[in-house]
Amino acid sequence: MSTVSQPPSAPAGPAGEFLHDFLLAAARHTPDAPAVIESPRPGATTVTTYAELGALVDAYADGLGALDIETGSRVVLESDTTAPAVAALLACSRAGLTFVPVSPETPRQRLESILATARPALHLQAADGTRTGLPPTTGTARFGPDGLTVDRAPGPHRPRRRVPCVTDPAYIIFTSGTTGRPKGVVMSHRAVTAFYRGMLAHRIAAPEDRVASTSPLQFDFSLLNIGLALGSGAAVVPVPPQLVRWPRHLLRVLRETGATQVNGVPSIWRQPLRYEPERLAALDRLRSVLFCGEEFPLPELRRLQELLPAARIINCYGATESMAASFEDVPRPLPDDVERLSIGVAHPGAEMLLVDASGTVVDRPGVPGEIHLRSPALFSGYWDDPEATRAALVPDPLCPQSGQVVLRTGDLAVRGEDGAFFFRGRTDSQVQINGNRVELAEVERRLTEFPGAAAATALALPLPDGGLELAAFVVPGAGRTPPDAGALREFCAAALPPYMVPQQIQLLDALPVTANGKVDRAALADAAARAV
Ligand SMILES: Nc1ncnc2c1ncn2[C@@H]1O[C@H](COS(=O)(=O)NC(=O)C[C@H](N)c2ccccc2)[C@@H](O)[C@H]1O
Repeated sequence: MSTVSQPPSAPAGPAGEFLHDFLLAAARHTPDAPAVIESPRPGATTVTTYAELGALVDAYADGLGALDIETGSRVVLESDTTAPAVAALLACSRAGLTFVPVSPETPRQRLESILATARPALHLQAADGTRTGLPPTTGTARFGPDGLTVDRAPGPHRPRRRVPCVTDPAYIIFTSGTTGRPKGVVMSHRAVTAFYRGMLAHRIAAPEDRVASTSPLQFDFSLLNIGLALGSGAAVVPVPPQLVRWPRHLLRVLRETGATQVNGVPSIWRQPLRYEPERLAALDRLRSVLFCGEEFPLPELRRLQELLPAARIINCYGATESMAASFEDVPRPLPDDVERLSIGVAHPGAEMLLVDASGTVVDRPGVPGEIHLRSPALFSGYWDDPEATRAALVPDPLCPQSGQVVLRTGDLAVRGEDGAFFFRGRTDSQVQINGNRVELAEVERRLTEFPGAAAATALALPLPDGGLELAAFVVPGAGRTPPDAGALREFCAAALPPYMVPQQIQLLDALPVTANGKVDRAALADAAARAV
């Protein structure tokens, strides 16, 4: 939203602070409206109404209730985003259980690490799920069209609590923590529904919308999309990851389901923009695109605007530790001289502020600082990791006496003249090359300004002598002669100081992405190390 048209200050949305109450409120008013629309195969579009979703929630909640699992226990929910999976997470919420979403594609070792950390009472997968060999300490069950099927009941336990509270964890998202042990982001019912209220105040979706969700269930972007759709009385259109990766499949699903909004990380657009521009431009029901997770390379964003001239494009910024923080319309057309996109201001009910390296709050325009988020939607902490929690939830810099904590995001930004924030990368994306500070995004931006370059990633690679060397990977744009590495180096040298010119530049057909769809920098670093 542009800061000019600031939405109403009061967050909106249905009553109820428990996740299931909030998301099923629409069911009471529009039981026959579509809640989930799926199209797994050509011509096989299925609609699940709010009433049918509610009936599935009832059946699954009854099944969970019969297992008599203690309130607050964890349930690993291994599934793609489907109507039954949405019903399963809502049933966990109603049964007072904390769901832990993981993708069916999760490698066994990572699943075992999550199981060992979260120690769930139950592993729940779809009726056709293929996961086997779960540890005997974990109960196992499947959810299908008629309810739950229990393969192995959870072990006996002495119930110590029975009353669910809105401060209880609704879910735990395990992020792809860079260190070995995955970090579990714990989100309470109160935090999630407070975020949903702030988001819905922006009126991004209306009841007639069909919100396509292209992220895996384990990525909280999918939970944002489910909340946006169901909280607006609209329908969510889940696109399975195996279809997202193929442009023709992705565009077919969007066309056949009549998607009016497509939400995803920037990388989902790379191949459609390059190989299927006509099919993309033919999606005449598409009226909005929402992206998050990382910066959208500007040449690709411009191309998307050209192909979808009627679509509103929303830059959604934030971290899993608060689900998200802000929603800002991308200017149309994108001015030629723009270097960084605005992330606007925090959603209603929350506030972002900047703190400089000395810990002083920055409030002058143009002065960079680290974004700190004050919000009712903050996470409760990292699962079983009080030290990491203390580093992320810090005393409110403006009033430490109050006991209120704010989220230290690790992101840099500057405030514009109109009060909107402009993202300036992560604090750890500032690297030192031969003693000089380099903002990797600045190198990436220069590379994408080269005619024919669509996207670029720059990395600082460790050298045997302990120093760092700049490497870059460039993806060519549609229908252009692919840029030449030598010409790209000269192009960088013409505008950047020598220490910011990548020593090695590789042209790639595509950038590798993580399970959540972000550019996989670790994979690129490995590729670069092998190339040396
Ligand atoms: N719009 C952005 N521009 C630029 N850098 C960004 C942006 N959105 C995140 N990021 C980056 O990604 C980090 C958060 O990473 S994360 O914890 O894995 N979470 C996410 O990426 C998704 C996030 N939970 C979310 C979900 C749904 C909607 C919005 C945001 C942020 O701290 C930023 O560095």
